Amino acid sequence: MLLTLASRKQRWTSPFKQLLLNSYIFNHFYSTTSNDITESQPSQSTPPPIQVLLTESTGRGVFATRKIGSGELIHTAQPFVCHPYFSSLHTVCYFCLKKLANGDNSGVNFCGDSCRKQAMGFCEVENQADWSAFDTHCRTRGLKYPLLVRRLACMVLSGVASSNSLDILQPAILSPQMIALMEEEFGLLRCALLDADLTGEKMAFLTKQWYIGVLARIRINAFRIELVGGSYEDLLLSASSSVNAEAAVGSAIYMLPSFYNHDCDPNVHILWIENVNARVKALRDIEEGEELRICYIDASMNYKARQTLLSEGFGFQCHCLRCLSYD
Ligand SMILES: C[S@@+](CC[C@H](N)C(=O)[O-])C[C@H]1O[C@@H](n2cnc3c(N)ncnc32)[C@H](O)[C@@H]1O
Repeated sequence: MLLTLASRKQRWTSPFKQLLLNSYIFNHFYSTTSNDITESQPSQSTPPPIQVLLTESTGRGVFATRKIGSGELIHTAQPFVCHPYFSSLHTVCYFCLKKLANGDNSGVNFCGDSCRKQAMGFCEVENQADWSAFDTHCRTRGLKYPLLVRRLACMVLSGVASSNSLDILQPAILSPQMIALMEEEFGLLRCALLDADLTGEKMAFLTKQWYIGVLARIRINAFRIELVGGSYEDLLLSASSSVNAEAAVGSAIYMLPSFYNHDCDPNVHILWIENVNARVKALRDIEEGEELRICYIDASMNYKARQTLLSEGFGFQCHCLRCLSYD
């Protein structure tokens, strides 16, 4: 099976569907929690100054609905699904990826009761199964994204997410070799759940096609979470896209941030201060109607390295102004 974009793109073209898309995204995925962000937070009563529209050549994109000032916090976003990397499993909160002062090496940890409670649904399902074969498979191959699929599967089984939640996101085009590797992971995931007596109607969604479709979306839309720490005000003062982030602690999928297209000289940047909750900030003045773009990769790389990474990782050739001048 080869997942193609062409058929999906037809579903995105109607203006009516765009309107529905915006209201769907803003109603479901633009939010902050009460214990999340306290400083410089955009008003919760007004929607963020952006809308998702169809671009001429890069699918959907995010556009400013008014002038946005340099350094402005455009919106915040909570992940739909996230997971720590194996290397951070005992040092960050299993739910929000916040660094822990005292991690416990014998199991997963939470930064507080709120996170423990919110994780209860998927943890109850996860704890029923023996994940040693699945984990060994992923660890030895350095695979991170299957952990996100497993968490989503456990969220669906516990009733806190629907199996088609990620369908709205653009999928990667997969080669037969990639699909063959995914089939092996899928087998291990399904076996772990079946061996834990999770069977019947509620497991019906967990097909090979579901697994591959979710992973195809995760490949293009997952964010690598690097916590910068420090104060948000300090970061706002520097309108720079390069911040001193510590090593990545995990990965996450967001809805609204997934609609931002790429530019090697971006006007918008996404930051993580103390946990997986993201802040989207303007790097310079942005005019009404201008497209907001982030940089998917390390912007300090040279032209050739950027093109290779974008082509192999995201499946496109970058024609941004910086690339057009071979900078
Ligand atoms: C995270 S999605 C961005 C939103 C996407 N345009 C959509 O309609 O859902 C990433 C995908 O968008 C497209 N894209 C993003 N930036 C692009 C660019 N500068 N040039 C060409 N395609 C781009 C590529 O297909 C890429 O794999």
